Amino acid sequence: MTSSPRVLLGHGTENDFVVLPDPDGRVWDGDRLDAATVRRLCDRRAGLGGDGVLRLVRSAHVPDAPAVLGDDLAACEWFMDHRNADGSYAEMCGNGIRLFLHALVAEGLLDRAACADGVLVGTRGGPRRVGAAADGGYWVDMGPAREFGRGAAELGGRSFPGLAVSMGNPHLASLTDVDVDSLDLTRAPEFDAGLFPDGVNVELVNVLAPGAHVRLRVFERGVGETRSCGTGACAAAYAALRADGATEGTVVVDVPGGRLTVQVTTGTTVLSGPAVLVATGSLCPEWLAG
Ligand SMILES: N[C@@H](CCC[C@H](N)C(=O)O)C(=O)O
Repeated sequence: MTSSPRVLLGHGTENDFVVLPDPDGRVWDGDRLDAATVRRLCDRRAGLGGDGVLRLVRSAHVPDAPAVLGDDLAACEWFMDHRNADGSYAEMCGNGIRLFLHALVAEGLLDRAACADGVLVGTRGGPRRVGAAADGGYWVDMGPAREFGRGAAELGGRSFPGLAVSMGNPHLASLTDVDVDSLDLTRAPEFDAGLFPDGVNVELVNVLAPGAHVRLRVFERGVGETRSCGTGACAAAYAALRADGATEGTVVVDVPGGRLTVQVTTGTTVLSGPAVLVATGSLCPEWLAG
């Protein structure tokens, strides 16, 4: 391991990440990026601060890539090794994967012009196609939203019923008339562990225009309240369309950190939005050793 590993900071609609370039898996191999190190990196006072960590690594150097990618392993040169701020793994991250591609381009590991039609990136939820958009942002084909029941989140003594939706990772998307800005999300919502045995990301959603425009706040599994969630935006868009009696459509999703667009079709879901790099540098060996 180099003594001062390279690091970038960036965000997608203010869902922010510590990005660790490690193309050949030599910087953060073995258990160097263990849960405790992820927590230290994401600490907003004693570390760099972030909702999670993204390691830029080739799939060939990720021990669990063959199991999660199967026959698609060879087609996915790159793997988004994502961690939540608490050190846990998540299957998928919609804001993170746009930043992942942006960082690969910024690091000179991919040519942006060659990404217009998208490149296949490995994730623990399977392969996802991510591309550079003409407006300077990025799009990602997230795969179909998969509904798996109805549940409710309990928050501040109130019940928020909603749709259980998988975007690779689990979501409860609750459309509500309660102004989401009035909610206290400093504490985790309670949920039905039978429906969500691996935990859940909870989206509280106000519909601004039926089937076309929503705004949301989100409490993420493994993180807490975040300023945005790409997979959560997809789950919310799907729930909003279903409530409008539709299975297809384009929904603008306003999050505290900006705006995302979600296009839902019967076969898939395409998420579009920005990715921003804020800083590049290196980790101090003394801090890492501490
Ligand atoms: N912020 C992400 C989702 C990150 C993973 C999530 N916390 C989970 O544990 O499923 C996004 O943009 O999708």
